[in-house]
Order: sequence, then structure tokens, then C-alpha cells
Amino acid sequence: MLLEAVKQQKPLILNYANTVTQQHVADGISMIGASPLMTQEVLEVPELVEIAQAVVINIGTLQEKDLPMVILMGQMANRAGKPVILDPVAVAMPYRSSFIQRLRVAVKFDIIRGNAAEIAWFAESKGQGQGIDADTQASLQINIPQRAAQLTGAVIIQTGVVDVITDGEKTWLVENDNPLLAVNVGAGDLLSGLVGCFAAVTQDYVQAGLTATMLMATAGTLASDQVEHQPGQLMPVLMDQLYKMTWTKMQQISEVKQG
Ligand SMILES: Nc1ncnc2c1ncn2[C@@H]1O[C@H](COP(=O)(O)OP(=O)(O)OP(=O)(O)O)[C@@H](O)[C@H]1O
Ligand SMILES: Cc1ncsc1CCO
Ligand SMILES: [Mg+2]
Repeated sequence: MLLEAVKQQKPLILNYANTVTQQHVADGISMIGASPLMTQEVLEVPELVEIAQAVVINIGTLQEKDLPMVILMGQMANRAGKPVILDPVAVAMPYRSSFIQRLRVAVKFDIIRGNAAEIAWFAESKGQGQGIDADTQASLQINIPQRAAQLTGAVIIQTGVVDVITDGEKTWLVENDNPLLAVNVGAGDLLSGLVGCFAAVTQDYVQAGLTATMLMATAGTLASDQVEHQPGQLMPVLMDQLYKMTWTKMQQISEVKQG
């Protein structure tokens, strides 16, 4: 079971993080037994990718000067067969689109985790919005993440009211409508970090994505029950729930369906 594997192997997860939510990302990775490391220095990238088991690239606060560093991280991980996870924050905005276009010609992403608007961009489909907010649509179009997977060759994790995990053929749905999680900025960034932890311990990236979304859904449900209508209290309780998580709880509490 992948949560046990993370606790036993304690993989090192190397992050190009955004400066808004990196503390949550680092804490979440640590809470489930993996080891986080953030970098912004190109000169240390080779030695860090060497010891890492996964690389997570989050473009939330991207800067042009960082592009060569991010390309190097991705390429070195690609060459070493280490998973590269992309969190394409607000990728539909023109400058960000250009950054990702230039990154994607150099780096293969194994997994892309984003909200519906972000994933729609990879599917070359019109998104519902261009900011960081998740699409709260009730009617889910699973053909969009499936198409994004087919076009990019990456496993897609689209989050929202329902999370969709797909490689373009196999598709899983995790029901996770949780208003307290939705309003906490960085819940998605945290999830992308957790995806890195599971991708570090299996080559089955659909399974890694499914496990991470089940984990987040379960921890989110338990944490919301504890803090009730106080979203400002959620994050610390969510961290406690991640720390205490078991596979049995994840199977009992998260609602998973085949798409
Ligand atoms: N109603 C909802 N809308 C959006 N996300 C939700 C909702 N309910 C639960 N979530 C969960 O919140 C987490 C973050 O998903 P979201 O789609 O908001 O990512 P995001 O937009 O990238 O967030 P951020 O940029 O703040 O990190 C996911 O685990 C998702 O399943
Ligand atoms: C609000 C915000 N702005 C850039 S990154 C970020 C956190 C959500 O990804
Ligand atoms: Mg996001």
C-alpha cells in the first residue's frame, strides 16, 4: 500500500514551490512521512535532483529568471527516470501559457495536477476562468481531463467538486465537495506535493494520483468535521489528520468511482 511505502522509504520530494503556500506543501509532505526540500538556486539543482525521488514544479509565483532552473530540474529528473509533477497555477494567463509552452518542449511531465480551468488549457478547451479558483460546476465533463491526458501524455489529476484522475484511458472519480477545503488557498498546492510523495514510490502514476486524492478527501472530511464551520482553523487540523492517516480510513471515508 502506497502510504506505507512512503512511510518506509521516506522519499525526498524536491519542489520548485510558490512563495504563497510553500509552508503548507512542506508540512503536508512531512506529515505523511516523506521529506520535503524547496530550492530556487540553479547551481544546486544537479546535486538535489540526484538525491530526490520526485520533482514537483509549481508555477504559482514563477519568474522568467527561474525558467532555466526549472528546465534543468525537469530534464535531470526525466533522464534519471524520476517522476516530474506539474502544478500549472493559472496557466491560461498569457505569460504563464508561454512559460509552460517553453517548459514543456524541454521537459516531459509525468503528472499534471490542476483545477478545471487549468486542465482545460491542456485540453485546448475553453476554460471556465483564469484565476486560481477551482471550477465549481455541478456537471463534470470528464472528456476534458481525458483529452488533456491524451494530448500531454501525462496522468491528469483535475480537482474540484469531484476529482478526476485519468491517463486518457482509465479514469477514476473521487467525490470531494468540501467547502472548507475549497476556500483554503493552497489546498491544491498541498495535494500536488502529496502526489509527488506517492509517485516517488510507484511507477503507476494513476494509482499515485488516486491515492493522493483519496488521502486529501479523507483528511479534508475528517478535519472539516472537527472544525465545523471555521475554515480558518482547517489547515492545522488537516495536517494532524494527514499525520494520523491510515489506508483503512481512506478506503472507508473517501468515495471512489470508476469514470
Ligand atoms: N467544492 C470544491 N471546489 C474545489 N476544490 C474542492 C472542493 N471541495 C474539495 N476540494 C478539494 O480542494 C483541493 C484543492 O482543489 P482546487 O481545485 O481548489 O485546487 P486549486 O484551485 O489549485 O487550489 P489552490 O490554488 O488554492 O492550491 C482538492 O483536494 C479538491 O479535491
Ligand atoms: C494565490 C496565489 N498566487 C500565486 S500562487 C497562489 C497560491 C495558490 O496556488
Ligand atoms: Mg492551484
